[in-house]
Amino acid sequence: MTMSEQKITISNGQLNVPDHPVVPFIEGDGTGVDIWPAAKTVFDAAVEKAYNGAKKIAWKEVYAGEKAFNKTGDWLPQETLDAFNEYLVGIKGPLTTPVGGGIRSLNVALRQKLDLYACVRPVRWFQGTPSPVTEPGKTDMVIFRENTEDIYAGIEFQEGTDDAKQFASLLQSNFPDRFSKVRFPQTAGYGIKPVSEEGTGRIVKSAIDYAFQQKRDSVTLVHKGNIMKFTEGAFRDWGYEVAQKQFGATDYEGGPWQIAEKDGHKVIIKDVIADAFLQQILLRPAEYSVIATLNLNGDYVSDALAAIVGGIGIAPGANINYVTGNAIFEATHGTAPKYAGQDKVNPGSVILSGAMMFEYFGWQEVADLIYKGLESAIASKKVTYDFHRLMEGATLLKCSEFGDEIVRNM
Ligand SMILES: NC(=O)C1=CN([C@@H]2O[C@H](COP(=O)(O)OP(=O)(O)OC[C@H]3O[C@@H](n4cnc5c(N)ncnc54)[C@H](OP(=O)(O)O)[C@@H]3O)[C@@H](O)[C@H]2O)C=CC1
Ligand SMILES: O=C(O)CCC(=O)C(=O)O
Ligand SMILES: [Mg+2]
Repeated sequence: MTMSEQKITISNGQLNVPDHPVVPFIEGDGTGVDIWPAAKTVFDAAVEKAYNGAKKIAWKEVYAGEKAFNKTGDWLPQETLDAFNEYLVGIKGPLTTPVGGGIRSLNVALRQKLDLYACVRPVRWFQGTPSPVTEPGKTDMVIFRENTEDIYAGIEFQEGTDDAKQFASLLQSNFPDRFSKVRFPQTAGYGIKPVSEEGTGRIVKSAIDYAFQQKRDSVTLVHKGNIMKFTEGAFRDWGYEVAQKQFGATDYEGGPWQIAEKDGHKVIIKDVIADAFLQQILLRPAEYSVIATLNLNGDYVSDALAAIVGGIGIAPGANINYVTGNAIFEATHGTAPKYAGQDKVNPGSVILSGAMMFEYFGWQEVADLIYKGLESAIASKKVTYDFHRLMEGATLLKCSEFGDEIVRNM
């Protein structure tokens, strides 16, 4: 770290961002090699344009995934976790998770190890973006996905192993009635879904805080509580309790919906069952604004909503702990391996994740330049393959060229 490069810190809940903050980044597997350089070009150009050299990011590469494994033999080196702790805020490209066996998700591990409990994914439509629905502008939601619990905790027992047998016999001897409901106990794999009052409380609080800060009119708790009563159902009940106890909410139209008011702004807290929600986001999206939901629902809902406003090529996100200030910004999509190294995919998701990071810093000017550049590039129909295949008369750009086009339009 040179003299002028400094660490981001937090005091009394307030982030202190110096003019030359050190920001750790993970390039990412697969298309990470394409989207990260394009995004970095946009970030540096936007900061330079906004502050004329008075502010500048000191990027610090840290390793995870294949690049880390090839260098160190470790998929997620302790050094990387230490850097995110030390410098507080970072950004990452996607990391591969094999299906069925092999390593568990490094993306999930980063969120859990750093306790980045809020996965925040805004979903809005940019003018001119191709969409499968007739009025994509009606979709304007921000997902608050619980990021540390649920089936994602990774407590699983593989079919046929001694562990699975031991777990099944533990269930059988302690909870015979419930065990008798397992249809094929000898050939089943088992998974555990922890959902706590604390975990629910902090994500729902973050969502309601956000709704008040951003003058949003509702927070919807999305759950499957009719079937999973003591996990997803409890999420709904604890969510309403948070609204009542922490925000002074009262029954709305006889309950269970709640209404809270602060400084003259009203927020309705409501709930919907997850399957019904997935049809309503297509039919009545304008009725939803801030969404608070569990980990797995949030994963599904993120990609479904992203598709409505143009696809996961422009779906940004952040993983945040609002208490420690720790945050890692990342795209909603994955490594898209079939396109890796082709300079082809849309770098928009990681670029917009960066814009969210600059907003988190309080560098709104930088974020605004990025939004302007991206919107103008799309409006002039100079786009990557994902938009190009859905747009009439568009010019096809490579990943890097789309980044350059954003810079030209800032
Ligand atoms: N946070 C993370 O790091 C995440 C990691 N993953 C991991 O990524 C790997 C691949 O997962 P997969 O299920 O294929 O999902 P991906 O999100 O990687 O890709 C699915 C499809 O989405 C489209 N897509 C993805 N990225 C872009 C982009 N930048 N621009 C335009 N379109 C894009 C492509 O659609 P099309 O084929 O139509 O062109 C692609 O085939 C897995 O190992 C998974 O675990 C997944 C999600 C998040
Ligand atoms: O970690 C992974 O590989 C997938 C995670 C994911 O799909 C997500 O966070 O949206
Ligand atoms: Mg996902």
